[in-house]
Amino acid sequence: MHKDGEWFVIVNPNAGRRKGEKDWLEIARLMNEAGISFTNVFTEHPNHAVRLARKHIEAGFRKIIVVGGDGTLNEVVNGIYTQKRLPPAEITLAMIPVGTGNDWGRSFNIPLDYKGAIDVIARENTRLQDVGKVSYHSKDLQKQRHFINMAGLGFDAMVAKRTNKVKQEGKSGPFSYLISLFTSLISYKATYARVKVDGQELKAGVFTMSVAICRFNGGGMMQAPNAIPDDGLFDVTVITRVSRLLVIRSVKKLYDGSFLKLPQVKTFRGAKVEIESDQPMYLETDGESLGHTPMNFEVIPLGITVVAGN
Ligand SMILES: Nc1ncnc2c1ncn2[C@@H]1O[C@H](COP(=O)(O)OP(=O)(O)OP(=O)(O)O)[C@@H](O)[C@H]1O
Repeated sequence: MHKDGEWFVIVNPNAGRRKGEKDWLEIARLMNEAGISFTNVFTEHPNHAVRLARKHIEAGFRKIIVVGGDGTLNEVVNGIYTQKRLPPAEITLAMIPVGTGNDWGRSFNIPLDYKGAIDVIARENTRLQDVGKVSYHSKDLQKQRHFINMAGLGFDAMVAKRTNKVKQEGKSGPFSYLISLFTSLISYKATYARVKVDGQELKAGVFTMSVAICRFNGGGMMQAPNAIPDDGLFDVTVITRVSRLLVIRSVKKLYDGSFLKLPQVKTFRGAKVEIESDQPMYLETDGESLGHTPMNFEVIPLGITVVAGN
């Protein structure tokens, strides 16, 4: 069965403090008005979007819209990368953001209002972007995950874990990430790590680090201000051992990217990243918490086709 012109829409009812569910009828109405032909399915549990994307691509769809946040987008990318019917870059991925963070969309000018996001989809202006692939450990097993925006380790992963817990309990708000950041600071300790990026090596106490395809995470923080989504390379930002006071004083600099000028911050660019650490360093990809070090990252250049704004 070929469904070349038709979009398959994956709706996460839980995204954006249940905005996915509350706003779906309005979104569907606007899509009909814009002349977009689609079939939709709601996710029923975490990771369901991986299977939904895989199954529907194997059934003939080649265009997917995510109505959700970055976590749902990540699941769909993993569905695209585990289906067997088409090369992943032949599938078109679009987003109507209802999430709380919406960090991927910031790099591609995806409007936050539904009509604006749907107009972007109707124009179907596509771009290829790189995809990240990480191998990590979880309960003595080696696992793999793809990502589209950014991976974070150490402090960043701890903050993501706390934020996700608050979201699951239905208590999240616009400042959830910032609140988790300050509460995590009380208990978090840096870990000695060996980081290799292509031929370059850093051995240091690492407070937090990110391996980035796009620029933003944490709801608008520019953790990789110079990342270019289609250059075939990761931008790696490492913040070495820092005092709690410096972290508090530098939060504003994370939003405008100027934290890169601090002497404790090291940056690298490369296609392969290897990380080992004395204590396990935890991982998040696109905001979803996963396992821990040792870890290897590799770029899949221009591995996915996305619909971008102007
Ligand atoms: N039916 C469901 N019920 C509960 N959780 C779900 C359901 N479907 C998906 N999820 C989970 O919801 C979580 C949050 O999704 P998502 O990240 O898309 O939204 P968000 O957290 O509001 O947005 P953002 O990541 O942009 O801040 C994901 O971990 C996903 O696995």
